[in-house]
Amino acid sequence: MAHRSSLTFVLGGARSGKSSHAERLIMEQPAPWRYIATAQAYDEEMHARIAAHAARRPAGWNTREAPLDVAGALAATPEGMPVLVDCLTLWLTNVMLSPDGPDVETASQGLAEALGRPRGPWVVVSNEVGLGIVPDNALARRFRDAAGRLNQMVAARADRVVFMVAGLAMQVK
Ligand SMILES: Nc1nc2c(ncn2[C@@H]2O[C@H](COP(=O)(O)OP(=O)(O)OP(=O)(O)O)[C@@H](O)[C@H]2O)c(=O)[nH]1
Repeated sequence: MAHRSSLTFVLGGARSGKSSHAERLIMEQPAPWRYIATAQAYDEEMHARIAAHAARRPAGWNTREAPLDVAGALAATPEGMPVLVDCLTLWLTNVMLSPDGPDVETASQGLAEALGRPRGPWVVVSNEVGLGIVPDNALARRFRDAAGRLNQMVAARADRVVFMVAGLAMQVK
């Protein structure tokens, strides 16, 4: 990776290895590293997943949980600090399901702009969704479309884009 201020966008399907690839990219930089987590644990399985992630991260990471205000968490990060945001699609889910949340398009635009002004080596993870059949419920279709638009906005501003396939990284930008 290298470069002091740059945005690397890591995309992939579920269990494609994107989180660990993104962590490796950040750990090439000197610690401390900031982890901005968007996941919220609603059930036991998610609790276990999050705990496993936290246990896998070595000392040197400090975590901020930001289910909605990722832009705020980025703004609160010191200049030059390596930052990993994992992941945009869970953030989008949180925005879409939040009763008094902001309009999805406006929020996506705002976050893409914040990510487009990196103040250090920043890496952001997102899911590539929609490669399968068209979902039969309206919310899933809205989510799929919003995720595609958000991913395009972030990729346009990223210095590098990596697509993860079966644990392998393909550099697409
Ligand atoms: N709240 C919270 N969430 C975390 C923490 N560490 C990791 N996560 C979340 O865990 C999620 C990723 O976990 P997984 O579902 O196992 O990864 P995946 O994206 O399906 O699989 P890969 O493609 O292999 O990364 C991310 O959305 C993170 O936000 C933490 O300390 N706190």
